[in-house]
Amino acid sequence: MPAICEVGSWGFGVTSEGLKGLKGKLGLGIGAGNVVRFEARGKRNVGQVLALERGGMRQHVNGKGDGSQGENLHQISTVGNSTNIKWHCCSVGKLDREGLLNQKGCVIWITGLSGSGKSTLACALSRELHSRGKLTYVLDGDNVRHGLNSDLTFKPEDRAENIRRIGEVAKLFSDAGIICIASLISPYRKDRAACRALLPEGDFIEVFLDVPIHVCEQRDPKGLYKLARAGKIRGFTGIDDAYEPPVSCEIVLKEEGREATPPRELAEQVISYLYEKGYLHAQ
Ligand SMILES: Nc1ncnc2c1ncn2[C@@H]1O[C@H](COP(=O)(O)OS(=O)(=O)O)[C@@H](OP(=O)(O)O)[C@H]1O
Ligand SMILES: Nc1ncnc2c1ncn2[C@@H]1O[C@H](COP(=O)(O)OP(=O)(O)O)[C@@H](O)[C@H]1O
Repeated sequence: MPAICEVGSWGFGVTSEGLKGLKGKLGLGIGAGNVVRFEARGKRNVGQVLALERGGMRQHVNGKGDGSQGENLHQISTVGNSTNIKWHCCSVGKLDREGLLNQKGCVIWITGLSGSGKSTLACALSRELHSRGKLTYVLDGDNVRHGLNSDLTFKPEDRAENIRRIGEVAKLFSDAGIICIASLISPYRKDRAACRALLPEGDFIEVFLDVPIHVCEQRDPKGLYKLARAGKIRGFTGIDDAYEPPVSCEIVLKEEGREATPPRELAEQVISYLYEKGYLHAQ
């Protein structure tokens, strides 16, 4: 599938399959005998096709994971343990919602040790973006474990499930056009990678709060490190359970020297990134 087409009131697009005459930013086009519905993102007249639907198939051009075969929108299918299910399409799409909000939906995934400042940064970021008129929602690991994930423990397989569910919820928020801020330890690389793979390229912004464990332990606002050191909490991240730092991620906020960087300044670094990458405006 090609990635580029022109869009306009009557745009023009050519795909490897000869599809032509794509209409509108999000609309119907006719090409090679097929009716095509497409979502495109880009500058005024040249857009990148995000998804094409034709003949009941949705193909994500830019997304990961489900691009090659496409999702059959009309056929009954099986996904995981869900049998006989069928995707239902809605004429109001992500781009429409982003247009209303004048921003682009994405996921800011804050990872780090307990006490590294994830929740503080998430809230500071939400506050700063809110004051700029941007709609955010914070998914905090601790908070989500009070409800949706209250059935899960801190065993590795439960942490994986915790992260998977939050990744899926974050994907929905992002699709809603919201800047979703997920702050959870998410200690294992493969779980974070799986959440990244749920989203189109660029929309998963991993932020590593790189704070040494001795600093986190000194802070210990909930007294959990003390309990873990005393053997009263088993499998505590950084003590007797692994934390796998990102090998490469979008943003590293490193705690260096004696003076900690104020949360607001850390939030501004993330906002600069969002601004540069165009997430603070719609198309
Ligand atoms: N064993 C163990 N290890 C780590 N953390 C523990 C543990 N038991 C309870 N807590 C508290 O739970 C908070 C982390 O929850 P998360 O959902 O972010 O963790 S994870 O992503 O599933 O690993 C974490 O909150 P934060 O300090 O905000 O990170 C702790 O308060
Ligand atoms: N940038 C920062 N500089 C100094 N102290 C911080 C900073 N961010 C958070 N803290 C403090 O560190 C402690 C842990 O912060 P918190 O946001 O709860 O971390 P986490 O969510 O990663 O467990 C709190 O007492 C908080 O006030």
